[in-house]
Amino acid sequence: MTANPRLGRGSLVQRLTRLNVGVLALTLFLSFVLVQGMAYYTARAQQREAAGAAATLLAQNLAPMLAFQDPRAAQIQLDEVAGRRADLRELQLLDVQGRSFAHWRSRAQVATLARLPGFGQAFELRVPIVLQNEPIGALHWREAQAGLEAMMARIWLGGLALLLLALLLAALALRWVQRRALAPLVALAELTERVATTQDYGLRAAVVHGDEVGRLAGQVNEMLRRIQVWHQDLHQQLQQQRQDGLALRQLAHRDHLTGLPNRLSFDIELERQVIEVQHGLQALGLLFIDLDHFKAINDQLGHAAGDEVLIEATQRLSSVLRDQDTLFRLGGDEFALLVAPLHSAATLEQLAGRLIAAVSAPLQVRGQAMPLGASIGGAIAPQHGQEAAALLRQADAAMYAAKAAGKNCYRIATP
Ligand SMILES: Nc1nc2c(ncn2[C@@H]2O[C@H](COP(=O)(O)OP(=O)(O)OP(=O)(O)O)[C@@H](O)[C@H]2O)c(=O)[nH]1
Repeated sequence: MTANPRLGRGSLVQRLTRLNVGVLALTLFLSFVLVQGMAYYTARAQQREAAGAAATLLAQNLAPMLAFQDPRAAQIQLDEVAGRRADLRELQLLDVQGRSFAHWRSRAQVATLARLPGFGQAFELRVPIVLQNEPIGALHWREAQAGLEAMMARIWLGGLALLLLALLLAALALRWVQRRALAPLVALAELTERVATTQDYGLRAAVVHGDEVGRLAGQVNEMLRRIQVWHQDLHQQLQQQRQDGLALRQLAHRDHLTGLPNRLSFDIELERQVIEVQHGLQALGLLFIDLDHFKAINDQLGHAAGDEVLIEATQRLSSVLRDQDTLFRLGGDEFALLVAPLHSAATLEQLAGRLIAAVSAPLQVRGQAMPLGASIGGAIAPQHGQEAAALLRQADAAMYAAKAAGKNCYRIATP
């Protein structure tokens, strides 16, 4: 792992730096080789030219000695020239028949460099010796390029060292330049990563310059702004839908006139409570409440007055409820009460008595005294049934028994 992930091996800065340094290295190396090659061939041509001129001069000087058959003087002349040219390897003066007249050969050790491949090269010259337009012999000249090769080797080594140093400095400079140049792009990449992980669409990129990266940052900001708006809209819509769903559920489960849980809620709750009874967790009491003489109110005072009485009856019934009692309006003038847990049958009977007393208290509807009462039928689970339907039947029958007994009273089902 690298200390700074932005400059890791896969980072754009690293890759661009490597690419630039590679191109730079190739360019510098090729230029270096080209310059070195040109310098080598120029120096070699100069050496050969100088050797040619020296050989011609020596041949002119040797002509009289050859003509007068003076090998000693010729040898002295060869030795003297050889002493002046370090790279000379062999000088040989030949007479017109090709016999050796004077000869000099270098005794210098072969240099280490000359043993390397491509090094140790030598060239040969043959200069005819002419006297009064008559060939009288020839000078054979063999010269090495040791000085030139040593100089080229030094230049190569020094040059390569300088090249490496230049490349190192260039790499550092390029890295710094690219870090600066790519900083907005790196910041942009970091921003998008942060948006992806935090889902914070309120984040914005800094637009430093008006170049391509600056324009890209501007576009990213615009996209983020739109996503933020969409996100907020979506959030609001979801919230609205959740509220609508809650309201709908409320509507579906509540009686709109009295605000009590309706028949649907009653069915669900009864099923739930009955299951607890079946598991032996509790006893359940059910009271079926039907108002007495309610139709007369409707008929005499109108439907709206009937509604008011239904609300009043709800309040009266609710006033005697305890925490474990839940009142439902089943429809019309029918109510139901679930008592869970139910501790005894006596409790259910007491509750039925209190409900009747509350409902049948004197009632004034629009200034007119109206009779109101309630007939209640009770059933207990598990004694009177362990299924919802059975329990309902029992309570219903008990309620009709109360009606039959003269109304405004309660009856509890018999097992
Ligand atoms: N105002 C009003 N009346 C309703 C509503 N729903 C049903 N009713 C009426 O309530 C009356 C109920 O009828 P019953 O229970 O037979 O009348 P009752 O006079 O109470 O008869 P008993 O139960 O025998 O005493 C009917 O006239 C229905 O039209 C309602 O939401 N509002």
